[in-house]
Amino acid sequence: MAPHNDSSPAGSFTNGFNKMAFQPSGSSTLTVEDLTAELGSSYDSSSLDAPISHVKRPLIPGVYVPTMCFFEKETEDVDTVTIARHAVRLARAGVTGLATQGSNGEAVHLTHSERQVVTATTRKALNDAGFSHMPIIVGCGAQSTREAILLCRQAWKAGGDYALVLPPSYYAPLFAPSSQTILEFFNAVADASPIPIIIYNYPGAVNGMDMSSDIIVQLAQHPNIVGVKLTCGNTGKLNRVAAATRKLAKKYDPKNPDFLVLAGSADFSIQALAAGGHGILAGLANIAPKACIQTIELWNQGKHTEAQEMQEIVSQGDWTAIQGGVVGVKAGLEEWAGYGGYCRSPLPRPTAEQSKNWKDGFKDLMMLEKSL
Ligand SMILES: N[C@@H](CC=O)C(=O)O
Repeated sequence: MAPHNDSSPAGSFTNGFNKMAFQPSGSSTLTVEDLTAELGSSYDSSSLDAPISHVKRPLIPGVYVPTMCFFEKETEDVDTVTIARHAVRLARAGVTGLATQGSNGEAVHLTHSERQVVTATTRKALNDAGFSHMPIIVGCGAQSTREAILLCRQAWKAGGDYALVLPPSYYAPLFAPSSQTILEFFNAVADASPIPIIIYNYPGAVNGMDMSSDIIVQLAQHPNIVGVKLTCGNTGKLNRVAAATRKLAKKYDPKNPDFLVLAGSADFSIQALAAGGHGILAGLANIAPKACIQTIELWNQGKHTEAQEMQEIVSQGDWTAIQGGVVGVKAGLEEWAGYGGYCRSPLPRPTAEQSKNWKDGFKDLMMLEKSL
């Protein structure tokens, strides 16, 4: 792979309060050896021969999909062909952006090099299919400040536009979710990251740590922190963050807000919009992107009754996704779309009965999806 053709990421983003002026520290060059080091012969680097170009891809309101990661059924090697096809399928369905290595992307099962392969594969697939404008958010949460910064840099090198960062959680009993430690963690990562940060508040994934609206609003004032994904489902918090960050903006533009507030699950899409949010970053859109988009569009067009009816189907489908987690969503994708495969070990392969139950759980949603 040739080095990417933008040697300095500074100022490569457009969102935020004075965010254009922000100068992150550090960058270096990605080589094909970086990508293949941990993959050996299982990774065909020739598919990523094109240089990765860094252009401005604004973070605008809409539907963002934390994409699943796919693996070969026999070997559990990263399946780049399916990763690329899935990305293009979602783009063609009309989503606003993708997120690699979110919770649905099994980031915790991937080596650093594999993460870069997944992001670079997604970037290349989007570019090749005519979606070079579409931003890619990359999950970069880690237990140490140092590793989170490294992941942000690697994400940028692999073609990522934004970094989705969970708070560190292993030592959570030693500090509160709104403590100085968490504040310093996010500020340090944001100071050093070549790409802007989106805060990921998902208490279920981080030892129960639930960041308050106060700390999120405080962090939102960092020039390199440009959004939040609230999987906590707390629409009151979402409302407070949306209102405060709107007021902080020098000139609020609803089509290109300085700070993007996203529901972290599709089951509260219109609730989030009613509370001043800008869209969703939600795993259910892997399986039903059009239904997720249409629900939001109906609401934005003022068709609130129709939006509410569609939301009910989406919320019911999301209940299956929430209960089955990444195993259930993958099984649903396999049953309804004919691809998906299995998660990496030690996550279990579903039994025939589980697959049938999850297929049934997604039925109304998939009927809706296929009608759109
Ligand atoms: N329910 C969430 C899980 C992670 O945030 C989602 O839909 O993405």
